[in-house]
Amino acid sequence: MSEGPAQTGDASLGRRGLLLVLSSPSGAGKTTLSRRLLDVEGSQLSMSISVTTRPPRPGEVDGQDYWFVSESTFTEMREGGRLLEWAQVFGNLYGTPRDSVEAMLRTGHDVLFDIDWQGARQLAEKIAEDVVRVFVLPPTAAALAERLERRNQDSASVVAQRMAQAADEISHWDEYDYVIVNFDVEESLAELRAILLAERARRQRLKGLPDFVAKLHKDLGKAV
Ligand SMILES: Nc1nc2c(ncn2[C@@H]2O[C@H](COP(=O)(O)OP(=O)(O)O)[C@@H](O)[C@H]2O)c(=O)[nH]1
Ligand SMILES: Nc1ncnc2c1ncn2[C@@H]1O[C@H](COP(=O)(O)OP(=O)(O)O)[C@@H](O)[C@H]1O
Repeated sequence: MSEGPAQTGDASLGRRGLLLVLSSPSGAGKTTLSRRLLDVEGSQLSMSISVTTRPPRPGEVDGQDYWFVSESTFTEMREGGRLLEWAQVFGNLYGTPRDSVEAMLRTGHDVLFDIDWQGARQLAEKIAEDVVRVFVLPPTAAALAERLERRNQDSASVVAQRMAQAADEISHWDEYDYVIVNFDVEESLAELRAILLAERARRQRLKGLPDFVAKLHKDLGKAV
């Protein structure tokens, strides 16, 4: 767990939780980076687990990677207002359950999202000031193809479909606050951590700051 002074300070200043959104073309590395970031951030950062109608890949666990649901369950959730955002990607439906995210934010936790540009846009429209959007780019087209193939969890036709969609996803890069070119996982992770650290220190997120400064003023007055 990261226990730097900024976080200790945050706690006493009553910081609001932020929504850290990672998007990228499929295969650029956002799942890898999300897992690493969650590992190093510990309880400060929680993952939003999406619901999806996509079938699980080998090794994927229900409730951990996604909540794997039927189309009728998804529609029921969407129509019942239980999704904060949703989108159709590669012919499957994906959505963010509202309750779990709101509960995490209420308790001051930051929440990490691995969602596409459509979802990022919806979140930014709804909760503008607490959303931080990061777009992950592959270093080259060849590297993207190689990563998709090496992951080896999708059929050749699914890999081809994802490559074909990459240009479309990438065309939304300028709707994001930050862009990371994922040459190297360790370097990209360091960049992500720096973004998170800086965003946590933003003045408008620190609810208790006016009281803190007022007290400081008062105490300074006494000291002279
Ligand atoms: N809008 C939205 N997109 C999602 C959600 N969950 C996953 N996605 C996106 O759906 C796309 C496909 O995800 P997935 O099938 O796991 O393949 P991946 O590209 O290897 O991550 C990725 O761009 C994800 O970021 C969600 O809840 N909402
Ligand atoms: N910087 C990197 N250099 C080399 N391989 C990487 C890098 N980042 C991720 N990968 C590999 O690329 C593949 C796709 O990564 P993944 O995180 O599943 O992408 P996404 O979630 O964006 O679809 C995985 O096999 C992963 O280990």
